[in-house]
Amino acid sequence: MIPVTCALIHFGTKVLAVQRSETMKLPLKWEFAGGKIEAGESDIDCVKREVFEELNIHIEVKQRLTPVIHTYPDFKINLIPFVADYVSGDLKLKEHADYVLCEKDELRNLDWAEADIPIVAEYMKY
Ligand SMILES: Nc1nc2c([nH]c(=O)n2[C@H]2C[C@H](O)[C@@H](COP(=O)(O)OP(=O)(O)OP(=O)(O)O)O2)c(=O)[nH]1
Repeated sequence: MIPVTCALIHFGTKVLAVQRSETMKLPLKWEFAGGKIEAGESDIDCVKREVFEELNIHIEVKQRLTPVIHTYPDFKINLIPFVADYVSGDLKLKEHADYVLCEKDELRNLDWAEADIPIVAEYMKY
């Protein structure tokens, strides 16, 4: 099982979702920025590092939501979500096809990676 972190990043009242590119696994699906935990790395250090690598921004992690274990046809992940605040930096997409800043009730309209669906549901009640 692959441990993966992701961040629900607040920009004021909005939250950031990013779209995977055509060449990534799960092409064009929407997700929260993040990625695989490296050996010896904490989950919080991982999410901050991945967000900076993918988006060129710094975040402050506020809260951990409920992890989701999801089995895709060819791999299985433990997806660990964090709510975070944007702190600094100009947002630049380094790997993703697109991004959107959504109000909470707009999140349900995106075509999410399957593992994210329970996270979106929990966040709607947050
Ligand atoms: N970062 C992130 N990954 C997610 C989310 N939901 C979800 O199913 N995933 C999956 C997609 C990837 O297979 C894996 C995350 O690893 P990654 O971001 O390093 O994946 P990648 O495709 O860039 O790299 P790779 O598997 O090709 O090595 O978890 C999410 O919300 N955020």
